Amino acid sequence: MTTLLLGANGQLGRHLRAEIDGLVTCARSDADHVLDLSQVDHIGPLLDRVRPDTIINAAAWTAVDDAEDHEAEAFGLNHDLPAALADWCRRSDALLVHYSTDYVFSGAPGRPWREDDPVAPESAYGRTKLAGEQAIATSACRALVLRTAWVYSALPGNFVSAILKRAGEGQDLKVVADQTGSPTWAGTLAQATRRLVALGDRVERPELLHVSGQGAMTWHALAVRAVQGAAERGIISDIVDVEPIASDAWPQKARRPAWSVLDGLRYEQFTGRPLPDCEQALVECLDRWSEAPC
Ligand SMILES: NC(=O)C1=CN([C@@H]2O[C@H](COP(=O)(O)OP(=O)(O)OC[C@H]3O[C@@H](n4cnc5c(N)ncnc54)[C@H](OP(=O)(O)O)[C@@H]3O)[C@@H](O)[C@H]2O)C=CC1
Ligand SMILES: Cc1cn([C@H]2C[C@H](O)[C@@H](COP(=O)(O)OP(=O)(O)O[C@H]3O[C@@H](C)C(=O)[C@@H](O)[C@H]3O)O2)c(=O)[nH]c1=O
Repeated sequence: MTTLLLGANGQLGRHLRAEIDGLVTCARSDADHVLDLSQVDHIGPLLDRVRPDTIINAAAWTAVDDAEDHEAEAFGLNHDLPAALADWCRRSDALLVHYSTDYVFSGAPGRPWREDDPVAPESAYGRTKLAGEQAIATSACRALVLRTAWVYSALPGNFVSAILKRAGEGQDLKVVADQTGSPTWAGTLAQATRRLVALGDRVERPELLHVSGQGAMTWHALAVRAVQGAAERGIISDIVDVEPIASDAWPQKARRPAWSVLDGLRYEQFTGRPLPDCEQALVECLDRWSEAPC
């Protein structure tokens, strides 16, 4: 059985490599297959050579603000790439595992979003990721589309590691307290992916599943807990102030959802196991902060 991982050097890609043995990797550099995935025409020939039974696509355009000015390039990675993968998987009876985002939702605080709740992305990033989900759904290939949210890890380039870097330099922080979501440790998502791939034979058509930390937090609450937990473990030397602010006080190009909490019940029914609570997962991430995923 051959499992091909695209985006092998990203945050999730690195956690997947630590979690799942024997992956064949594809990335822009340092991989078994080196490819710029914005060149969609090159993907079919690669897949025809590798002939994977399963493709895990962790490659994407993830720069939320930059996507506002580069929607066409973001669309290439977030729609054209999964569309091409889905087309190949349908013709080859292979399984596609793909990731989408809570940023497909918008709306007022309420209950956690279920997979079939109405979507209404507020950002270019959210629109391009939704287009990718829809391309997979219409291809009718065997696919698991995993909507996740607020993914963090000890690796650089995510909210928690950015907050702890600045806290470690002794900077006080201001963080928005009017956006609530489902923080997800990349280790949790990699583990859930391994479990789902093991159940891949059951997947006959595109299935949409929410896979995130369970429970809800604001970005501000996540920052406060991360700073406290990091100080307790000596990851940073001292606690810094984390001031709650409104979204308007943190100007950004893209609008983020005020409420994007994801309901993990369908994942639990599919696998027979609940997803971890988001507070517990943050504790596990901080406990293992110095362990590189791979
Ligand atoms: N991070 C988050 O909070 C969330 C992420 N998701 C989704 O999860 C998935 C994984 O995200 P995450 O690992 O955090 O994101 P990263 O930005 O860490 O990883 C994205 C990967 O895509 C690769 N990539 C981008 N452009 C190209 C290209 N032209 N050719 C080849 N590779 C390319 C990057 O390569 P390189 O390493 O060379 O830059 C990188 O490895 C994505 O689908 C994302 O939309 C969903 C919700 C939340
Ligand atoms: C770093 C920082 C951010 N913020 C705010 C800005 C924003 O509203 C919120 C999140 O910050 P970021 O811009 O780092 O995160 P953002 O890039 O919006 O993260 C998103 O990434 C994509 C890929 C996803 O799919 C989403 O699920 C989500 O994780 O926190 C502060 O208020 N203070 C800060 O110091």
